[in-house]
Amino acid sequence: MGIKRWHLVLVWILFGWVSGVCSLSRASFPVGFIFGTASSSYQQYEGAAKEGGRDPSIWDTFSHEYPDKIADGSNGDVAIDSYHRYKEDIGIMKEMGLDAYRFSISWSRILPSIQPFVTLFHWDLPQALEDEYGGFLSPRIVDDFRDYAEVCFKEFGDRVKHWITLNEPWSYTYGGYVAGFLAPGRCSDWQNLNCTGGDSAVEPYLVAHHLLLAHAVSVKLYRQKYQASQEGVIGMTLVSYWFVPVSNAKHQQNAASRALDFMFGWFMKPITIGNYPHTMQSLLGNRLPKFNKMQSKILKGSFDFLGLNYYTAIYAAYASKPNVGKSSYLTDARTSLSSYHNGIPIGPMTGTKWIYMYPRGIRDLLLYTKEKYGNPLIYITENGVGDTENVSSPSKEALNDKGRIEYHRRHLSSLQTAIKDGVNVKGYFAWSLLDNFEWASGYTVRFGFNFVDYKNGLKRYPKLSAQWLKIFLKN
Ligand SMILES: N=C(Cc1ccccc1)N[C@@H]1O[C@H](CO[C@@H]2OC[C@@H](O)[C@H](O)[C@H]2O)[C@@H](O)[C@H](O)[C@H]1O
Repeated sequence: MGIKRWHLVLVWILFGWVSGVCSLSRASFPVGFIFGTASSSYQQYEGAAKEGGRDPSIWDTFSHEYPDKIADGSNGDVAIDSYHRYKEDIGIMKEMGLDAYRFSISWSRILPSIQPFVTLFHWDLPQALEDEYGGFLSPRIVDDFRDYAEVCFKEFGDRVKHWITLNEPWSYTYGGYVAGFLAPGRCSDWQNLNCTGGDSAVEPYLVAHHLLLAHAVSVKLYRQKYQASQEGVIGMTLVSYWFVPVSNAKHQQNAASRALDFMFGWFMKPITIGNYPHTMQSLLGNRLPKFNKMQSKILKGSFDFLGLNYYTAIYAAYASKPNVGKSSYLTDARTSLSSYHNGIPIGPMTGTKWIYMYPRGIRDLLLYTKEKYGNPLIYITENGVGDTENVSSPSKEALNDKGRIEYHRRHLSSLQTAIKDGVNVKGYFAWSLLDNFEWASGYTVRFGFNFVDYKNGLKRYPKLSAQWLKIFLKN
């Protein structure tokens, strides 16, 4: 595993310092609290992109047809080959002492003792459905998704007890239909974001609507046909920034609240009460699709747990209606978002350009969810940061990821405070076990606790953070 003596000495010094600074460890969390790491099929597994009868997903097409949309022109054809190396990777999880592992099933593939938390849809839509009827732009996706979900419940439900229907529907919608940097890369031409067609004023709301309905009919099916016998639970994973108003002025606080509605409430309100936030209804009018009575009924309370992904916070300020005649999700919330206010960043910069360190945001977002949405059962299903070093080999610098240790330690400390505040959070999954294919950043950004040597047989090397987490989990 390439652990050097200096590694262990450094780790003990580090752990001594850390535990001196704050004795944070597994014992700081309630008995039974689940610690895991997260990944997704296209980013990690599809090393066998064409093996085992897998058909292409929209990410195979997008990365091959628009390599200029990927930082290094790469794709997930090989990824990090966990498809063939899963036993080694599970060994790394056991070595680190992890309790659970969150991964996704590749819809276009259908495809293990560590508790599996399985995501049905982590953005890799079968290309065939995109070609046949525009994927999530069409209501036809709802039944097709339900049928795909049923195959997974039937085949894996005896072993999978935590199902996540969708990963970050906001990101899929925003990246794929507003800003165009995620597959299928659609947005309004006038936004000049080099998109493949689309309409950022209408399509995002249609796609989100169908994502919510696909989720709801799958939860209904699981509860009616499988939950009693398989005794699992099902939910959805949402992502959100924590939005900090640029001042305490009422119109600025309202702007932050609207921003939270347009990112988190867009999905959280429907699965909680069966309808969209009032702010969205009043600002969007008939651009926001409506749920009929039956749809609202099956949406309401359609989760046993909420998966919540938190990475960073952002400043929110009031913005007036744009003077250009054209609408877009980008301006619909009447807010202006920035990581800076008066030239000062919201928190220390990290190795990832959109992630500024703001650990209190995970607590604030959890407290907000507790207060506004009835204190649901929550698992933090992603939290993490990219390496600062832009390195290609497993050098001392590459493995000495002190920034990642600081990021996770501070967020876990903030999470511990949220638990003391009464938030019903029962698990934490770090993003990610291994460096992997980071969507539009390709392999240029590394989020792993373990380094993957892309230039030398995809060999895995534990970073300092892997040692730190192993000690954390042992105490
Ligand atoms: N990336 C996001 C959410 C997001 C979407 C659009 C804009 C900003 C942030 N969410 C999670 O972040 C993880 C880290 O995201 C990376 O962040 C740095 C970017 O440079 C990189 O492209 C992205 O993959 C992804 O690997 C997971 O698949 C995804 O669930």
